[in-house]
Amino acid sequence: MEELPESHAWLSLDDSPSYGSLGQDQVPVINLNSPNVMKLVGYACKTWGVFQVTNHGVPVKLVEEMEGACRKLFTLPIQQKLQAARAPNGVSGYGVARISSFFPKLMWSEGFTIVGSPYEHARKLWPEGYSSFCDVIEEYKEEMNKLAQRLMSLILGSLGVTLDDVKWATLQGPSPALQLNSYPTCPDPDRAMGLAAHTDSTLLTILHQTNTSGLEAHKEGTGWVPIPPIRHALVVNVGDLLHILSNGLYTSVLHRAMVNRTQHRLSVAYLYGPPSNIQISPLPKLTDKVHPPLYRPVTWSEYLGAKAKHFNKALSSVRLCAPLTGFTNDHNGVQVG
Ligand SMILES: O=C(O)CCC(=O)C(=O)O
Ligand SMILES: [Fe+2]
Repeated sequence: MEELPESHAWLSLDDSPSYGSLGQDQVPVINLNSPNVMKLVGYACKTWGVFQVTNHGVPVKLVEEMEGACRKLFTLPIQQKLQAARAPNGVSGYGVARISSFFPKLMWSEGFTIVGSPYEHARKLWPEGYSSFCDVIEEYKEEMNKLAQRLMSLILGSLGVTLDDVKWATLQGPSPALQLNSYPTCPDPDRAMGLAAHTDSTLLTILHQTNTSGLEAHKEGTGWVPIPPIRHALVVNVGDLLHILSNGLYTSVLHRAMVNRTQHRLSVAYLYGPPSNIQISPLPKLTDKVHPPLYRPVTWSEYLGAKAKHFNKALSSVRLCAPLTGFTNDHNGVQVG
């Protein structure tokens, strides 16, 4: 394709993307073997809502296999990928970004969502050879779950809370989701959008990106800041449920993915949330008379329903009251798209 179709043109030619940071304000990179790792994680969650982790313990080979599986899927012919299309009211399968319905323009990307077993959809993509794909997915989810639990215990620790205070944090969650994203090369990347600005409806998201830039985080007072790929590092996003759990102390980060002219970019997001019967509400240890709970209790699926209806205003839809002190960022003022 030589020209960007109007259906995918988000910006006019003279709108230039705004980068707040000229290199000084960088998303933190945290070595998980650092002696003061808990403090570093807490600071990153509070000021950015996103950070990269190194020495995370997930085998490099497995991440490479996951990337290979993802590439194998997205380079299939479109007719074959459509065999595994997401059902109209379904969650799993191949299709456009699920947030597409909130925007007048189409995004320059395709996705594959896996909730529970990937078997049904993988079988449609590769009637004979689905098992190697399924095996990598299962192994990757297991490793991600271990890392997510480790990160949760660091994050809770940084809030002065122990795993004993939050019993569900060590339970096996419901089947967490994997979101595979593909951003093909684009003839006019300055006017296109790979994945529009959003926050994740998770506790945490752990993201692997291929060696191509595109991911950006929004920071209050700074603007959009690129998150450059770092070899063997993973990106960790604070999601909306962690924002609620921390009574607004930790920010769910607004992020987006941009595209480019020459390199096909891929990403794999592990979406981690609480067990399905658990109601998430501000941790009692973090609330008092001066800091009343800012949000009402919600389960993960209830919150996903609010997100599907209100998108970037979902947090305000479960908000109880305005903070008496301080500032809580729930992105109501940020223009998306
Ligand atoms: O592709 C990326 O870097 C971002 C993906 C993302 O934000 C998501 O899947 O929720
Ligand atoms: Fe995301």
